[in-house]
Amino acid sequence: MSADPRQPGPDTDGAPAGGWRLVVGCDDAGLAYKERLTADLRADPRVASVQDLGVHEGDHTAYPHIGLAAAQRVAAGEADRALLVCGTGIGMAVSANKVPGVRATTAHDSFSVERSVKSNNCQVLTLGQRVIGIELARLLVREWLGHVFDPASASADKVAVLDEYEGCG
Ligand SMILES: O=C[C@H](O)[C@H](O)COP(=O)(O)O
Repeated sequence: MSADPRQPGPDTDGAPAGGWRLVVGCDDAGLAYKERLTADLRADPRVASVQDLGVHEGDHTAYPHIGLAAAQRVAAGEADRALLVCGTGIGMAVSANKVPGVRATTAHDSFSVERSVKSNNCQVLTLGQRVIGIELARLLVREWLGHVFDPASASADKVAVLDEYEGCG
């Protein structure tokens, strides 16, 4: 194992050389999970930084404000990926997908999380606090960071259609 835990190695599959730069966010329906998952991410050696856009206790900002703000940071290249939590995950995904160049999805099983990256090059994962248990959410987020999109794969041309449509290609 390298002395620098952020260097690629057996436990850091897929992480960028400097570690993942992440944004997290939630609405009040996703607050408890966002807090737990953010703590996990901050303890993960594959993660370089976690920017928490809220909400925090007592803040009732609606999900579109947080979802859009997080996706804008990804689109601007300020973050590699975003993790967003609301009641179902759906509102956050719908919101983040409004930002050109961003591909967001709710995924509540391992296979879908993997394919959201490897097939669809999604930069944004959304979870529903009212849908899955916290331990499954934690597992999915751990796995999510291990998956990377292969631009030489057969999936790349399919994703490129979306970039061309949006003028981001
Ligand atoms: O997708 C929306 C989220 O689940 C949100 O947390 C709850 O939205 P609602 O209060 O409009 O049902």
